[in-house]
Amino acid sequence: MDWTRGHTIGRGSTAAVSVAMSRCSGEIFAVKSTELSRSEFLQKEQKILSTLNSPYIVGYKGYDVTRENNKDMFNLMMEYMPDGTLTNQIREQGTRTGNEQMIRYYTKQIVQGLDYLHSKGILHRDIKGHNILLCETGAKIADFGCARSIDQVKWNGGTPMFMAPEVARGEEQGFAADIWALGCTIIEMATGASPWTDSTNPASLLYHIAFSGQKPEIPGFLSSQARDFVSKCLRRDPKQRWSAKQLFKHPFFEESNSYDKINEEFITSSPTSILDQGIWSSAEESETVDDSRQTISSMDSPLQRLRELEMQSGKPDWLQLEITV
Ligand SMILES: Nc1ncnc2c1ncn2[C@@H]1O[C@H](COP(=O)(O)OP(=O)(O)OP(=O)(O)O)[C@@H](O)[C@H]1O
Repeated sequence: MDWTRGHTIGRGSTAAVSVAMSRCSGEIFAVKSTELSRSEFLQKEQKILSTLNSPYIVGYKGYDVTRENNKDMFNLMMEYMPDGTLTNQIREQGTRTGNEQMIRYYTKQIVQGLDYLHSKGILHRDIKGHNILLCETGAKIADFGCARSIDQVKWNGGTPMFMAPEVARGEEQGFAADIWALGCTIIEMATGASPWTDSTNPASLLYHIAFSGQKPEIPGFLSSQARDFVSKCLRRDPKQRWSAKQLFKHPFFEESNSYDKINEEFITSSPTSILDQGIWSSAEESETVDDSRQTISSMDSPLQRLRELEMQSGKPDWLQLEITV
């Protein structure tokens, strides 16, 4: 596809994401790019995303390699999601007791996305508000940088704050770990805060998740059905946790959920047209990618690996830190 790069709309630890436009059709899409020589993670993401097709997963549009500013760039093209991340949406809207309708609406879509992924044997391994993107039809799961096929998971990965107890202990990482992370994400939606609020550093947080026997606190202001739903996600024993398929039938979703009502009330930040924003003027800007994500490919547990990371680079940004192999 012949396309033009627009301005940067997001930066992760491994790649920069820009808006882009097809020169032939004028179609707008998002492109996640990094230098070809450092594109191992992005290529893994591309391979997984290319096998997926669901209204609840960010759409795959192809990949290519371009030469920009004397560098070969690997580009993953995706559906453009104009309304940003769920985390940003929560921050913009603020939290309030009345937001359960929004929680139900987005949660239902994330559950459908997870059910689809799991039915294809794929673990996302990094479900959190930051990796749920929004558009006019609601929420879609994005960022497959940590995702793996169930038969290829050699070791555990993810973000400590959203990590299931069995993952923190370095045991199996199955579909149930995504469900735990979903429970944490619902708490994030309800409170606007992290699911674990009293931990001060990642190693003690992981230790706490792994061995304390505790769970994140489920907000008391949620309805009993919502609290029951979250409790089914946050069972410490992964075998007792409900699957995405079971959760989809939970009474929490029984109440009808009008998209128009939700959209009017909660999605207010969408630009009228991204072409109005003058984005194409910056198309020639060079994008420097924050490539500070550090990965350790040893067979250590997440806790051991975290200690290695801390020793190598001082304290990482542990709220967002991903541990990947
Ligand atoms: N398809 C998209 N449409 C619109 N914005 C996007 C899209 N994909 C990513 N973004 C933006 O770019 C940001 C970074 O993307 P992404 O999380 O996929 O990168 P990453 O390098 O894997 O980041 P992380 O370090 O969080 O894993 C997102 O938080 C979001 O703001």
